[in-house]
Amino acid sequence: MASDSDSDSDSDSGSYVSATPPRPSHHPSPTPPPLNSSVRVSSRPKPKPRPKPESTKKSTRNAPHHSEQTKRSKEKLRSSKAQNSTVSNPKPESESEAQSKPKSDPGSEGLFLSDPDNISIRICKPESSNSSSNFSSSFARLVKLRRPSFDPDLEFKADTTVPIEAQISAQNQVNSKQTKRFHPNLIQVEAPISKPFDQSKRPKLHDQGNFVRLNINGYGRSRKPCFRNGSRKYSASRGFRRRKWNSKKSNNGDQEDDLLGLDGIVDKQQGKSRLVKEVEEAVGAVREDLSEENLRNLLKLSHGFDLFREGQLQAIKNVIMGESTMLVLPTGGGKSLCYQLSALILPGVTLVVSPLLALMVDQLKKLPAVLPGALLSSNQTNEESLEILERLRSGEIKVLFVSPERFLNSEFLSAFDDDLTTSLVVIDEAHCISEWSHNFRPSYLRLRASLLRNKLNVKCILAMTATATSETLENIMKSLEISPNNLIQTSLIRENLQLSVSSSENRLKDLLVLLKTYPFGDMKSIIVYCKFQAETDMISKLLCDNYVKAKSYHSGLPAKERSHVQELFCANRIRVVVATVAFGMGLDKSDVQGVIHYSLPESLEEYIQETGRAGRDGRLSHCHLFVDTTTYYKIRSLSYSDGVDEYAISKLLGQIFSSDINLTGEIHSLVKEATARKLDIKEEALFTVLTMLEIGDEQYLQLLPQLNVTCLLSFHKTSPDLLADKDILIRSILNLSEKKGGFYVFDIPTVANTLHIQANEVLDQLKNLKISDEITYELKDQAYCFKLLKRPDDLFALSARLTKWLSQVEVCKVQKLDTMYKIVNFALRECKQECGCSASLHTYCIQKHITEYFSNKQMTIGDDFNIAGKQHSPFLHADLKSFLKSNASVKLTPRALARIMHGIPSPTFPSSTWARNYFWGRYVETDFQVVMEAARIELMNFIKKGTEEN
Ligand SMILES: Nc1ncnc2c1ncn2[C@@H]1O[C@H](COP(=O)(O)OP(=O)(O)OP(=O)(O)O)[C@@H](O)[C@H]1O
Repeated sequence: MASDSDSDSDSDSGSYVSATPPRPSHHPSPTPPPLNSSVRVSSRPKPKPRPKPESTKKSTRNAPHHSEQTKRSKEKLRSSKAQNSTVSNPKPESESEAQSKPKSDPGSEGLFLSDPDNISIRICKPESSNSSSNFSSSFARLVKLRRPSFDPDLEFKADTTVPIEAQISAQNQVNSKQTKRFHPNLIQVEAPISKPFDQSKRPKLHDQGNFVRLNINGYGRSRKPCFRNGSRKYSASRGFRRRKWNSKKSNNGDQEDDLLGLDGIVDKQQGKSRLVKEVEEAVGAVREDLSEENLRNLLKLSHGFDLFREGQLQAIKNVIMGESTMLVLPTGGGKSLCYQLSALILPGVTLVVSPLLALMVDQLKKLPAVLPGALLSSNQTNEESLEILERLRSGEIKVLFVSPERFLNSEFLSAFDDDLTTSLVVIDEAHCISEWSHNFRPSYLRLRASLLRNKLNVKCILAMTATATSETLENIMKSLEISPNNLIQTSLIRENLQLSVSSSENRLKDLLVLLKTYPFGDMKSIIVYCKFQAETDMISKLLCDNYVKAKSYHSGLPAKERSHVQELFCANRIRVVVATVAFGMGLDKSDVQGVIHYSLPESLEEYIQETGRAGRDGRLSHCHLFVDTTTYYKIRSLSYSDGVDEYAISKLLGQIFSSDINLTGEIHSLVKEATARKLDIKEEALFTVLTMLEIGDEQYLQLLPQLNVTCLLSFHKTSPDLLADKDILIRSILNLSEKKGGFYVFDIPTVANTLHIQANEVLDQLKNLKISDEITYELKDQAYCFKLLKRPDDLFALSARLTKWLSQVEVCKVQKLDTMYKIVNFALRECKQECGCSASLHTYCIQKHITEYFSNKQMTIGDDFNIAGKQHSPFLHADLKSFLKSNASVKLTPRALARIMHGIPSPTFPSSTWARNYFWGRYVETDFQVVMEAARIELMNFIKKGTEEN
C-alpha cells in the first residue's frame, strides 16, 4: 500500500514523466478546487586493487582572510540585501531550480552569482520620501509608450487631478536635474546607460577557481568549506595548479592558502598571469594547428592532465572544427573537460545548458581558473542577471551556465541579438530532450537546433550524456541536427565495477549484514540508494544505531543540510550516505567504493548512473542490488501516477482556448496547484501539455516565465487614493483589485494587460514602491503564463493526439522498469554462472544485457517472468462495486478509481485523505491497466444502474 511516505520519491531533475520530482513534504489539502483554477484571461582503465582503508582524516580549514574593504563590502551587501528582500521571487524559472534554491533564507548557502564589490550598481537604493512619484512618472512614461491611447480617466472612470502628460513633463524636468534612472525593461526603447563594470578587479586566486563569484549572500562565505569538498582538495588539477603557482607549498592543503600573507598572494598573482600567458600561447598554437600534440600541451597547462581519456580528443577536435557532436561517455568519464577545453580555444562564448541549479554551481566551480564563467538562475534579481549578460557581452565571461527554462526569457535571448558571438552550445544531460529517455524534461524540448541557430546564431552544438538508448540518441541527434557520423560513444559501464544482486525478504537485516562483511565491510565511502525519502531517514538512523556512521540525503531536506551531508561525505567524515535519486548529480568524489541499491532502480539508465558514482578513481569498486518483489510492484504502480485521461486533456484545452480568450498578445495564466487539483493532472504533466502546444507540430501559444500571479497588497505611507493620483499602476490596481482581509488582492497579468506592459514590469514597479516604503505585498499562486497565438481547428483531435503521446510515454516508463527487473531476475534465477558470474556476483550477465538494451539488440532474456503482476483477481469487480456504492457522491474516472485501488495519490485524491479508505492500495500487485479496465466497466454499470433507478 502506498502511503504518503511511500510516494514521496525523489527525482534528479524535476522531470516530468519519468521521475517524480522532489516533492514538498505536505500534500495539497483535499478541499474543492478554488474559483481561480480556470485559465485566467487576464485580460576505462584496468582496475587497480583498492588499498586498505586509512583512518579518516579530519579536515581543518581556517576562516578565510579578508581585507577591511571586503568586510565593508560584505556589510554593504547585507544591508542592501535586507532592503531588497521583497516577499516575492519575480521570476521562478523551473521547479527544479526552485527546489534547488535555498528557500528565501537569506542566510542559507549562496547559490547566487555575486560580486561583492559591485553591490552599489545592482541594488536599488531606497528613495527619498517623495520617490514614489518619481517611480510613478517613469512608470507612467513606460505605460504611455506601450499604450499611447491609454487614458486612465477613461479607463477607470476616475477623477484625476494630475493628467498623465503633466506627470510626464514634470518628471522630465525633474529628470533633467537628476541622474537618469532607467527601468531595466526599457532596453528596447532606450538603451540603458552602459554601466562601466566598476568592480575593482580582484584577480581570482588559483584556489578560488570560479567560486568567488557565486555567493551573493555574503562575501566571506565563498570560501567556506561548502564549496570546497574534500575530493577537490586532492584533485589532480588543483594539485597541479598548486605546484605551478605556489613554490612554497606545504602539506597543509587548503589551510595553507588561507594562511598565506600578502607575499603569497602576489606570488600567486604573478604565477597566474604567467600561466594565463602560457595558456594563451598554447591556445594560439592549437588555433593554428589542431594537432594532438598542441591539444595535449594545452590540456597539461589548463587542467594538469597528461593524456586525454577515450572519446575526449575526438569530441574536442569535432567541436573546434564546428561539427555538432553527440558525446556519450560513462559517468565520471570526463565529459566536462570536452567543453572546457573547447571553450578556451573558441573565440566566442560557450553556453552550457544544465538541468539543475546545483549541477550548474558544481560545474562552475570546476572550471579551471583560466576560464571565467558565470551562471544565470531564477534566484538572481533582474539587475544581477542583466549585469551578467553585460559581462558576457564585454567578453569578461567565457562560459555561461543556464537552465533550459532560461530560453523562455526574452531578455536573455535578446542579449544574443547582435555582436555577441556564441561559439558553442553545450547540452548537458542531453537525454532529457527525448521523451523516450528515463528523465524527460519538457523544457529541453525547446532546445532544437533551429531555435539555437535562430536565436543564438550558434553553429556548433555539443550534446552530452552518460546514458541513452539508441532510440533516445536518435531522437536527440534529430532535434539537434547532429550527423550520425559525429556520434562519439564509449562503453557505458566502467570495467572496474563489480555488480552483484541478491533477493531479499528482509532488506534491512541484509543491508546491515552487507555493510559489516567483506567487501563492503572494509569500505570507507558507500552510497545506499532508496526509492522513498522516509526510507532514507529510517535506514540512516538504523545504521547509526548499529555503529555505522550514516546520514540521509533527499530533496525534502533543507538545501543547507543537504550540502552539509555532501560535505561530510566528501571529506570522508561519514561512511554511508543513504539517499534518494536526488543525491549524486555533479558529485565528483573519486573514491566512493561501493553503491548499494536498497530499492530497485526505475530503469537501467538510472542503475548505470548511480552505480557510476562508485570507482571514479579507476579502482575496483562494488555495487550491490537488493531485489524484492513488493518494492517492484510498488514502483511499477507509481509509474502510472503521471498518466492523464483524454477527458482531462480536453477540459484543459477547453480552458486554455476558451472562447473569451483573445489572441491579441495578452498574458494568460494557469494557476498550477488549483488547475492540477481541478483536472486531476500533475503539475509536471500540465507543463508538458503546454510545452507541446508551443513546440509541437503547430505553435498554438508562447510560454512565458512562470509567475506568482496573485498579489496581496497593503499601503503604508500615503493613502491609496493619494498614491493612485500620482501612480498609474496604483490607480490600475485600485480599479482591478478586491479588498479582502485588509489587503488589495489583484491578478498581476490582468493589471499588466490593462496597461499593455509585461508582468515583470508590474513586479519591478511594485518593488520600487516597496523600497520607498509606500507598500508591502505578498505574492502567491504560482502559475504557468503564456500568450495565445492560434486556436486549434479541432480541439478533440488535438486532445486525442496529446493523450496518445502521453500514454506512450507512460508505457515507455513502465517498460524501462520491467526491463530492469527482468535483468536482475535473470541474474538471480537463470544465469548459468559462466564468464565470472557466481553466487551473487553477476557483472558479466548484467553488463551483457545492458549492452543489448542500449544498442537496441534483441534481449537474450525470455518473457517467462510474470513481471506485470497478477492479471486477474476474483474479487476486483466486487470490490470496485462496493467502493462505488459507498462513494456514490465522488466524481470518478476509471483512472482515478484504478489509482485508488493501487494506492497512487493524485492532485484530486491525495493520500492524506484517501489512504484511510479500506480499498486504498489493495490491488497494487494487479496490473494497473487491468484494474483500470475493470474500473471502466464497473463505472459504466454503476452509471447505467443509477439512470435506470431514476
Ligand atoms: N583526461 C583526463 N585525465 C585525468 N582526469 C580527467 C581527465 N578528464 C577528466 N578527468 C577527471 O575525471 C573526473 C570526472 O570528470 P567529469 O566530472 O567531467 O566527468 P563527467 O563525465 O562529466 O561525469 P558525470 O557524468 O558524473 O557528470 C574529474 O575529476 C576530472 O577532473
